[in-house]
Amino acid sequence: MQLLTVGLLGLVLLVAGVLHLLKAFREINAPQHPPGPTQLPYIGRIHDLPIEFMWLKFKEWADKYAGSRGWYRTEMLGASFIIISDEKVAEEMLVKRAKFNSDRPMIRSLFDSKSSEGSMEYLPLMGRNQYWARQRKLTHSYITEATNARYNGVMYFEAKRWLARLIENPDNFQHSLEDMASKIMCQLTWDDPSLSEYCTKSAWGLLTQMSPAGPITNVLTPLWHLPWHLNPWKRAERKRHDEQQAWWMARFLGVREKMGNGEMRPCWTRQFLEKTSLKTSISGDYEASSVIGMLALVGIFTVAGPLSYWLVSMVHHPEWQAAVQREIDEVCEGRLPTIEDAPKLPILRACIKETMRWKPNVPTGVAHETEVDDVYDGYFIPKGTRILPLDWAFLRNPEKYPDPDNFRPERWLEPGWPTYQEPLTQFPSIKGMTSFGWGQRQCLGMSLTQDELLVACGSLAWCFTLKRKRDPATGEDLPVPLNKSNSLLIIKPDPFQMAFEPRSEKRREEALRLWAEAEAADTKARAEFLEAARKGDLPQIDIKRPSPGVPLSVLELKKQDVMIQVNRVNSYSDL
Ligand code: HEM
Repeated sequence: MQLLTVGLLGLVLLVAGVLHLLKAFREINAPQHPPGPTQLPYIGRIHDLPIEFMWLKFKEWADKYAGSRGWYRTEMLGASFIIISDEKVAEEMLVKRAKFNSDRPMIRSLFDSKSSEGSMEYLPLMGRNQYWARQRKLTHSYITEATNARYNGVMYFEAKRWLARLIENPDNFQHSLEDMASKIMCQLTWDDPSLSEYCTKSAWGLLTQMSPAGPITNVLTPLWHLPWHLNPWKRAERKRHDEQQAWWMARFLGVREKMGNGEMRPCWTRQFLEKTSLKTSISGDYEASSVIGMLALVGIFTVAGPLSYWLVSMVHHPEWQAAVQREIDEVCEGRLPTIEDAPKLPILRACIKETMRWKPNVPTGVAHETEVDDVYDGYFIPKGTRILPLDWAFLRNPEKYPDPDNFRPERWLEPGWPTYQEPLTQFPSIKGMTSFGWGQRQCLGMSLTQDELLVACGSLAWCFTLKRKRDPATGEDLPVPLNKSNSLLIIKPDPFQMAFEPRSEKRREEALRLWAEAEAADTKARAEFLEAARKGDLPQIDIKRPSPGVPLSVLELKKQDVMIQVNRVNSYSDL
């Protein structure tokens, strides 16, 4: 009898469960929802969305469900997504409606990624709040000023170092490539290229932590809430975060100390302490060290992507490599190309732009989040929906980019292609590409990227012919894979081997000589500056309003999940 009761009860529960799931299934797939793949209750489509190369699946769904509408909807563990596959829709949703579609989704495996609790750390990930507004303003003005000052020659200096390193140790090219990008950012930020190794490591640490392909807690988000002692993900993030913040702060305080002795050459941190701190609403040392540190970090893995894919493009397309070399030889008459040469180098610019189109390094795009309920295209879009502008789909649109899967720089150079634009002294330009995002959140590093790629790719073409490497054992060329990469938010090719063949013995010697001269001049300039500072020959640096007291100790915050720091930071405005 008892057994029968239990059995009946079980059956009732089972039927109720099935009915509940059926109801939930009908609701989540009701016709009033925007079109998209069929959703399962609670999990949405998480089960068949691969973490690896996620953008390919999003594009496959776009081809199936978006149609001429140019967008579709999907869900993941209760979070609603709109995936945009047509540029026009991105323009309408993210530019015209930027006022309420420019927030960011929370990233589960970071503490307070949106800075809603005042952590003030990662500008690109912040919600559309006061910290984002003031940090965006500061970042924009620093990058613009540096661009106008041609980065004080830092890019030329680092490009020369890179050529010499490639001659001396070509097999280490993936490391030296990223290190070049990092040294440029470390010089601009702290006038110290020796910081590049750590800065790069710390950049990848953050990128991994924020990517869906990073810690499992970014996908299976409930795991993040396990208690501290059972939670390796939270403990690891606490360590990573604290180390990074402490390092940024140490750099910031180091610059201030040197400024106190008159021994600090110009850089963004000095600029902040000397000038900006007077007029900005940045709250104090903690926020300043973070916005400046983040700026250094974001310029590394971003630029390294197209630069790595440049190698792939050139190895696979020797005819275009030869065209770039011819153009540089004619225009620069034997010297290294400079940013001033850009108007006369359309083939170089076309190959750079085509590399970025062919192998976009942020293929899923960066998500925005809606701040209000809205109706778009006749469909209700609830507040909190994540909008993903799928760059992979934009750049593979066959109407705009015929033969989209192939590397065709002529699409930017020859009339008759939909993307051709005159004058060729100005176009093609990578500025404004869909890869840099949309509206109020559009990338702030477009000109820096454009200039750095021109200098670095141009210098490579001046010095080397890029080729496949011959395997000494078999005598066969080693493959340079086209489609192997990591799957982080910002991607780069998996390690591969290739050869950097100096274009002539004379070029090789010249590249080494140019680096030796540049290095000697830099060492001398630094020594003379220090000497003058010690003798008191330089004008006293005015640290206008240093923030007093002990800087915020990240160690104090060790075990807190959310760091409410804004009140703890010594504020400039308190002085
Ligand atoms: C190939 C190079 C780069 C690509 C493809 C790229 C792409 C992007 C994308 C897709 C976004 C988000 C846009 C959106 O949400 O709509 C972004 C934001 C941002 N980028 Fe870049 N970026 C690159 C280089 C750089 C560089 C060199 C810097 C600075 C040194 C930089 C600084 C920023 C900043 C500060 C933001 C945040 C803007 C905000 O949230 O308001 N980027 N970038």
